[in-house]
Amino acid sequence: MAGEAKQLFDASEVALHSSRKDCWVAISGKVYDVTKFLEDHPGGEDVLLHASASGDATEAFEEVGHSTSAISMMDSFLIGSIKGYVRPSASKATDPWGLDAPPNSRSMQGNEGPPNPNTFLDFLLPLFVLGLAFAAWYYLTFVSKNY
Ligand code: HEM
Repeated sequence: MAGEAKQLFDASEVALHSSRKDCWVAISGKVYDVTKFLEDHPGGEDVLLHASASGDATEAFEEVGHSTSAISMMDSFLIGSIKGYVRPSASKATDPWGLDAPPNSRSMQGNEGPPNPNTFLDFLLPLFVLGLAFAAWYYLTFVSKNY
């Protein structure tokens, strides 16, 4: 790929390059050939291989909260773009959990099932524990003292 002009790829094409010898990742509609970066990636090569196989690494990449220096490195791996990519941010504002997303949306492309089923639980569990702690505090402070 090196030296070639930037190309347009089908979304499904990226997941076909998810081995240690040939690894592409798709982030925000851009395609990066990270084969040579696998060993040097501070997050490890397995996460990149996983992100590559999932077809769209945008969410995984953003969840990590990469530094600006990481983001500026990306240009050197850029090989092209995804055909007809539409950034799904507009629908995210009204539908944060992506429940209304059509099956061909970004999160499902080349993917079996939703990308991270744990995200919602990860958010709900601490809230639940906090609520429980508050209820216990309320009971001990106000209710049990009345007897
Ligand atoms: C071209 C794409 C990528 C580049 C250039 C890149 C670069 C980097 C760099 C420089 C770091 C060090 C920390 C920082 O500066 O933010 C890092 C950490 C990390 N990256 Fe990436 N990364 C890429 C894609 C991905 C993808 C697709 C994932 C998928 C999950 C990922 C997961 C991680 C993780 C888990 C860490 C470790 C964070 C930590 O230990 O704090 N990266 N990456």
